Amino acid sequence: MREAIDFLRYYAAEAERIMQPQALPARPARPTCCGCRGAGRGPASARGTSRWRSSPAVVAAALATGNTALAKPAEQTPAIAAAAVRLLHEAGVPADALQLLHGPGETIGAALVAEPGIAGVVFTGSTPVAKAIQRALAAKDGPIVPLIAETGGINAMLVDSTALPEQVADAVVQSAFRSAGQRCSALRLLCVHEGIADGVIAMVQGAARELVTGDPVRWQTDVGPVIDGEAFEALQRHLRRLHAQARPLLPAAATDAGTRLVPPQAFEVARIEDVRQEIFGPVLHVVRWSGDPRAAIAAINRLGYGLTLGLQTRIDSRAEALARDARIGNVYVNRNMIGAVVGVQPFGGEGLSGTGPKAGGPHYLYRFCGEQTVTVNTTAAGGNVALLA
Ligand SMILES: NC(=O)c1ccc[n+]([C@@H]2O[C@H](COP(=O)([O-])OP(=O)(O)OC[C@H]3O[C@@H](n4cnc5c(N)ncnc54)[C@H](O)[C@@H]3O)[C@@H](O)[C@H]2O)c1
Ligand SMILES: N[C@@H](CCC=O)C(=O)O
Repeated sequence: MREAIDFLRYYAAEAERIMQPQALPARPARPTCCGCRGAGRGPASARGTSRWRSSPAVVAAALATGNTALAKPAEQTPAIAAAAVRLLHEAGVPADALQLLHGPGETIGAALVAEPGIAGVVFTGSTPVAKAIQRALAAKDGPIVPLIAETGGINAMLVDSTALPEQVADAVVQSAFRSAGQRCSALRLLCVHEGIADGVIAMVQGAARELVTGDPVRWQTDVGPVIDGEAFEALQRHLRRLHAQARPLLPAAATDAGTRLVPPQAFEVARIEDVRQEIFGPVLHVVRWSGDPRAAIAAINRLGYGLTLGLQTRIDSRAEALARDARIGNVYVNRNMIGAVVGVQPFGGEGLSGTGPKAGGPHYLYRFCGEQTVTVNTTAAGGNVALLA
């Protein structure tokens, strides 16, 4: 809720800032003028999971820049989306400037994307669906429609031998298991230097065992259920595969589909390359590394995703060099790697993780705008140009 309010306030202020016409230096005398205006009808917000990200954020960005918006929330969270849109209408957003459409992505979402009048699409969800939308837009006749895709990641944390193990364990448990791992930013791959690996793994195991998995209405609960039966079944399939291929580091999860509870799980794998896809739940892969940390970052880059990265080191120059090498949108040093704050940690990835621009950052709203440059030939009127200066 706080994040949703932050987004509304931030984009309202940003729209005021960026949508002012700017005079640019020009010859002979009268400046060229450049300004932004809303791109038009849409964007359609084919929202993905509302498990964490606040749906009103995208809608606010579209409306603040003078667009109308059609919002399609995730199938799993229709009520919160309806409540958010109701609040926006009550606050004065005209009904015909913002409409909510519920329904499956394959029908309603796909139809929205294919709609001829849509000026832009903002999508939050998985990489494969983002690719499908990109292909659908490319196949459409008419104007070239921009896409903002905010997708997932195989988010890694690189821990060197100077790191503080207690701090690492705390950051790992928060980043991998809070929100039951259902954040795009969540830690999926812990890369720990072999010199301290045994100690760090033991500490993470101890801390993870203390987490209480259960009903979120109970204050003791640390890890709630996953969002639906489909997500639960997909996680069970991943866990069966990991039990066959990797070394389990935590007690096996119960498989009661009724509760949809998946306690924290961790598996040791041999190589960074062994982790091939995002698992959207409380499942951590652990790998030991040695040698040049820049080689480890290069291997992480080769996974193709680029959303979040954690670095744990007490060598500042190393943290700076590794952050520079990483082709990753959000880098966190010696802390957890979730919970980006609007206006403070603009959020979003590159590569398979998204198209940019970064949500909650100073460049986001430009993507919702058409920019127009007006150049006037002042000599056409005749007279002395110098007098117009
Ligand atoms: N980068 C971010 O900011 C961010 C934030 C939250 C979640 N995510 C990512 O979202 C994913 C989990 O969410 P999910 O399971 O809801 O993702 P998903 O891709 O399965 O679904 C996302 C949305 O796409 C719609 N959809 C499905 N097919 C469509 C089509 N052909 N055309 C148009 N819309 C279609 C669905 O109805 C849903 O609303 C994870 O990969 C996670 O990392 C990213
Ligand atoms: N911006 C959020 C994640 C959004 C995706 O689920 C974070 O930084 O944790």
